[in-house]
Amino acid sequence: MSAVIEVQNLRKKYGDVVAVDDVSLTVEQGEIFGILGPDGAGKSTTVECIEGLRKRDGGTIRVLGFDPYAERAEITRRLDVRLQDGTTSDRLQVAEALTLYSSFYRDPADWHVLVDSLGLNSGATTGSGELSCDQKQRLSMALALVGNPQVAVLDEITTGLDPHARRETWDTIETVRASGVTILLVTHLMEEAERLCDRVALLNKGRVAAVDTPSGLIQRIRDHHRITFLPSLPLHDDLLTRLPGVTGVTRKDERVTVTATTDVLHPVLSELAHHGIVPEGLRVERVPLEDALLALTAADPGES
Ligand SMILES: Nc1ncnc2c1ncn2[C@@H]1O[C@H](COP(=O)(O)OP(=O)(O)OP(=O)(O)O)[C@@H](O)[C@H]1O
Repeated sequence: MSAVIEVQNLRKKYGDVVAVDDVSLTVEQGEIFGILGPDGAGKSTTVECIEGLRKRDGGTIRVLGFDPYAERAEITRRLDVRLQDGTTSDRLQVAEALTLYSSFYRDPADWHVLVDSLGLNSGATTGSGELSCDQKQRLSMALALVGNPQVAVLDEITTGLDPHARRETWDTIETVRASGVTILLVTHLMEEAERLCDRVALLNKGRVAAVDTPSGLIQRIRDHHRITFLPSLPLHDDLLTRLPGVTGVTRKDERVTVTATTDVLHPVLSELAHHGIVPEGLRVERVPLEDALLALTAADPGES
């Protein structure tokens, strides 16, 4: 794999506000790379600098070997054109909008094929303003892809979609990646990051708190093993807290949750059996990505 996006020590200020303090990350060819983080972490500023839309104050950025700000023309030909709400006249029909966008490029994709693969056929003669929310997202995607980009930057693309339309958009994003496009995805949705991203960068206060696969981030949490059950008999916590690896036993509505640094399923089950306790409704749970991110952002940026 080769690096498509390389960011080194990126810094960007707005007046006195340091939006991005020191961000370094590398996105490899063909990856779906997520950028996650709390509000104001610097996600949008980072991707806008990567797209060449904002001038950075420090650091270096290379996208496909080009400086996105200084060599904007080179980047525009290789990066998708992002469609913000209202950029296309609502009166343009889908087919008209795609024909117009195709004319911006020397070597555009065949938009008829895009319309087919994105399931926009039924709406080709519909005015953009009359499309449903998910059809608008499909059009947005088609307009972004008509220039045959090598890299697509998707910033909160599924925000505001209902769950069904969101899942369809995820399928589309996977189809786009399968065609060889490298994708940089900014999202607030943990489910989206887990479903789509090969790796994610967790930003916090303008810095990178961690870069890893979604499951790698979860494994960074010390207590990432969890078992829950309803004990058939009263249970003393110390039966379980004394087992190696167990870090805590909590209860909610009689249901017991055991947290541990390692897989403690077998020792917990044998301890319960030894005391004649049946663990009803036993579940082995994964720590949600959201909990992992909260724990990682609670640590000082750069320390995790
Ligand atoms: N145009 C601007 N002028 C002044 N400050 C800005 C501007 N854009 C962003 N900021 C500030 O820079 C910081 C980072 O903002 P940015 O939008 O990059 O973060 P974000 O992680 O994308 O946040 P969100 O998830 O809320 O969109 C925030 O403190 C924000 O208030």
